[in-house]
Amino acid sequence: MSPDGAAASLDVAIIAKDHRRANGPALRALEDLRLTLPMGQAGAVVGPSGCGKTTLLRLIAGLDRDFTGHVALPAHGRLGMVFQEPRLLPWRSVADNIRIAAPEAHAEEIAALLAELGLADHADHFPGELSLGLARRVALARALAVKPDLLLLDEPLVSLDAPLARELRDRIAALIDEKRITTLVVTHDLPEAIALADRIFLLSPRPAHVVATLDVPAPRSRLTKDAADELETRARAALTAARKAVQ
Ligand SMILES: Nc1ncnc2c1ncn2[C@@H]1O[C@H](COP(=O)(O)OP(=O)(O)OP(=O)(O)O)[C@@H](O)[C@H]1O
Repeated sequence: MSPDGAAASLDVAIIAKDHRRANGPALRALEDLRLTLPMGQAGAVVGPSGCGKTTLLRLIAGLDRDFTGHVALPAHGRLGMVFQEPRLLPWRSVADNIRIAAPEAHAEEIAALLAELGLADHADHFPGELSLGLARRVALARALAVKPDLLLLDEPLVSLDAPLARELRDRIAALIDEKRITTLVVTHDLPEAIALADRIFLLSPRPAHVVATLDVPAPRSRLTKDAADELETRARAALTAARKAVQ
């Protein structure tokens, strides 16, 4: 089924998603998975490895329409997506990669985005000259340049070393807060989810469904360490209970 049109929130109700395989029976990735994210909020999807997080993002993005259920995108449904691999055009400069993806964006807007993401000195560089961390930022700038109604981020900090991951996490949090873009980020890392999201969706092992939804007390940027620790403890308990339930 295809994603439906405009709504005041991201509404997802996946009845079932099976991956068909050449050899052997189909593999059920998602079952009865429901989540709602109000417009302008940031949500994080957290779940065990292989539970179906990327599958879920691909359904929401409309990249895979082979499922039963329904997805309603916020506002006009314009999407920005950042994959785990930055997927930049290697023969184009950083600035061109963004211009090609967002031909309607003004030069000043692109320059401002590059500056906000600490990329001002890299506009004329080519993807092969960038570290993974810089390439991720370019992919993020490219996704933001289209002025998305929904920003989807698949493990934006994975494979970055800790200081770089923290820096990019803080930049993403600042951009989400400033632009109030409805954002859904997939991560396996609870502290990352707590730092980025207003609402956290905890998934069961495969076939994934939402076992608990936690709201991060607002404003997220002023969350005390104690409050963050308490949320993390609750989330870990819910994830452990979900794992034990299928053992
Ligand atoms: N195209 C496909 N064909 C067959 N099986 C698939 C396909 N894509 C994913 N799967 C399987 O579906 C399950 C969910 O995969 P998915 O990548 O969505 O999980 P994930 O939670 O994002 O994993 P990770 O945490 O490792 O990134 C896995 O068992 C995976 O092997």
